[in-house]
Amino acid sequence: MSSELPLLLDTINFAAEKHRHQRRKDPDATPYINHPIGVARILSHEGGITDIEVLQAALLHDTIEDTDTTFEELEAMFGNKVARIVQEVTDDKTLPKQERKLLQVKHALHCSHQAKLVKLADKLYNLRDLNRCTPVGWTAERVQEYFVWAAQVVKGLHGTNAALEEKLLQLFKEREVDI
Ligand SMILES: Nc1nc2c(ncn2[C@@H]2O[C@H](COP(=O)(O)OP(=O)(O)O)[C@@H](OP(=O)(O)OP(=O)(O)O)[C@H]2O)c(=O)[nH]1
Repeated sequence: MSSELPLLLDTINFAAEKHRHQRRKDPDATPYINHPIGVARILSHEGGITDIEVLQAALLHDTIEDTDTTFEELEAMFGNKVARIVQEVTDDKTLPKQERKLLQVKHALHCSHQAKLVKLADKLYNLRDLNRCTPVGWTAERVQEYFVWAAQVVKGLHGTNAALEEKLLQLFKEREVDI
């Protein structure tokens, strides 16, 4: 067995424990952990990514933002590189939503290649999820606004991974969203 497999299982286990009380916003209230696992799977199966640090960061990408996990905790458990990628894709939830969304568009241009990969897969997962079903309480307009905003973020990630970008472009085309 590759030495990377136990590490990947440790990472999944850590993320699952951290997100154990959280659910997605879909009508079925899907366990939240399905999202980070799905993002890592997109990177591996659709993006062709084998970089273990990127796959680990994908599994952990919402732990600092949405749970009590700290950067120092991730660094101690999984090392500085993984913790830094997670930090790069972490929104500051204390900021007003509009500002937070604008910062994502700005930061997309300047983050590391590894963080850009996680961002692309995160957006691809969330947009597919919106096509699958509408989160509870969301209007059709809010869904469309998310597509428009996501296109601005994805524009800043251009040149990161052709396969993932092509799939995102197709989703924007279907919604008639310019990018
Ligand atoms: N499509 C979809 N999204 C869901 C669902 N449940 C939770 N989410 C999360 O909701 C966020 C998008 O909702 P918004 O209202 O725009 O943002 P907010 O929750 O952060 O305020 C995304 O998180 P985020 O960390 O803010 O990601 P992103 O906006 O940075 O991509 C997404 O992962 C679901 O069932 N479907």
